[in-house]
Amino acid sequence: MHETIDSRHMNALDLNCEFFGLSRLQLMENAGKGIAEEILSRFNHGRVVIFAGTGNNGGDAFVAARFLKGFDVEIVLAGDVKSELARRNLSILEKAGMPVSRWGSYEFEGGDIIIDALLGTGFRGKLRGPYRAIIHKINESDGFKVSVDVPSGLDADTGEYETAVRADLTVTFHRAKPGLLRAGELAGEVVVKDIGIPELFEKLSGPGDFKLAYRRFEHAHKGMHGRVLVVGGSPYIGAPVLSALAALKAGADIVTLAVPESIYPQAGSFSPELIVRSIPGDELSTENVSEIARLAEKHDVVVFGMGTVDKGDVAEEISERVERMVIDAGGLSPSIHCNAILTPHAGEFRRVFGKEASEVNVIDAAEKSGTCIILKGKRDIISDGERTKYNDTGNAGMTVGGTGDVLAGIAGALYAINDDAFTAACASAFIAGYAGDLCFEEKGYNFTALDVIEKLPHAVKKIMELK
Ligand SMILES: NC(=O)C1=CN([C@@H]2O[C@H](COP(=O)(O)OP(=O)(O)OC[C@H]3O[C@@H](n4cnc5c(N)ncnc54)[C@H](O)[C@@H]3O)[C@@H](O)[C@H]2O)[C@@H](O)CC1
Ligand SMILES: [K+]
Repeated sequence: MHETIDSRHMNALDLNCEFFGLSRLQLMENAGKGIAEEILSRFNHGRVVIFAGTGNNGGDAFVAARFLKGFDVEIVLAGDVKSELARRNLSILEKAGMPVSRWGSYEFEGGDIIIDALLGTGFRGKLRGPYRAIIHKINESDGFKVSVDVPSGLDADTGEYETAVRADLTVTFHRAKPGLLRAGELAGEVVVKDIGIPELFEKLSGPGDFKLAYRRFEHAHKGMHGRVLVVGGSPYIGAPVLSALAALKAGADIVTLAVPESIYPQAGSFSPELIVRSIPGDELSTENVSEIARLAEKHDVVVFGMGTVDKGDVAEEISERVERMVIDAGGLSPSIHCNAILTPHAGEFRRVFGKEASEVNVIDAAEKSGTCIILKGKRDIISDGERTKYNDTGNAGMTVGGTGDVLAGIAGALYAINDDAFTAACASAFIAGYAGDLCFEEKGYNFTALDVIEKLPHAVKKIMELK
């Protein structure tokens, strides 16, 4: 059975590749060469007709055309090519004198090999324009039909289709698409081509992971972008305040900060943007759990523990009463009963789980505790026991106090709008480090946790603008 990747995760991976320096143009080149290799291993001459759509699926076939030496190749376009990368490859073919025509003014007389590069993973909804007619023509002809990535008309994720190319061979890239496995005979023989994405890239968090987790609704009402309750403090005051501010700047609509009454006056005076609640007592205790659980009802997630010492028992009890938590610092505990993201650094990991902070131990601890763990370090390790990723953003300036509190707040904001803790955790680690990298660009190593918080909106904007 093929391992699969759906179109959202493929797009995320492709954005990450670009971020790590492996350009889409390189991936397209490898994809196109891969198609040609499969054809060359089966045929050595003949007439090839390429039917190309307007996106990158067509672009892959334009590359393939350059490698089909000894064949008569002609290209038929379904419409104006919109993808810049595909246009670039098409103009090379024009320059090289290959015949290019437009569907509508083209008389299809069949071919020995037909390359179906009309629609790939970008196909959505019902077929529009000339596609249905072209697909019927392809299916009526006798040539050997090669579909690029997926048979055009087939939904790459669900495998559903009304009208789709009946392929003899489908050449797909990096991994099979889930729809191919559900398409049965429609896809013909399925060959997965390596397009040169290093294995590590699949495990590294990048902008694609952030885009999977972050969302803004156009017609939003207050609260839709997340309601976060931050509970912490005493003896330390600044830590929970940093988490709360970070949650706001990471996009949460509503952030409530709850602290023991002993530090309430100071915590409350930090920022007019925060709603601050006072909890009875000098320090958080299990006696506060009912009140915290009651406050939590109006929030999507509780971020707990920053600025506290040895409050694992309080975290445990809260976790019996709420659905989602992010737990840091003094709140960390191995027995948490709700869905949670734990954010220890190496020392905290050793203290809480009694083991060295290594990748296998993080995976094991996540699995046994049923939580998602972000082990903070030069390379963050993120695992929910089943999936594991790394994050390399961030720099030596982030060793300054408070950046851990910032991460916890960001994780709260992103976990508030994502059901999947792992998706939220990978995105949080990435954007926290990326904001730190923007600080470094501007100020060198001597920046503070507040600087990182200030940079968060810019970091989010820059990443969301990446295409
Ligand atoms: N994501 C990646 O990492 C890679 C993608 N590659 C190729 O890129 C393809 C995806 O490219 P794109 O995202 O440009 O998408 P496609 O090329 O699959 O299709 C997008 C085009 O089709 C049009 N379209 C979408 N739905 C339609 C409908 N119902 N009726 C009519 N037209 C419709 C869109 O307006 C757009 O112009 C993949 O299938 C693969 O072939 C490869 O180059 C290798 C790397
Ligand atoms: K296709």
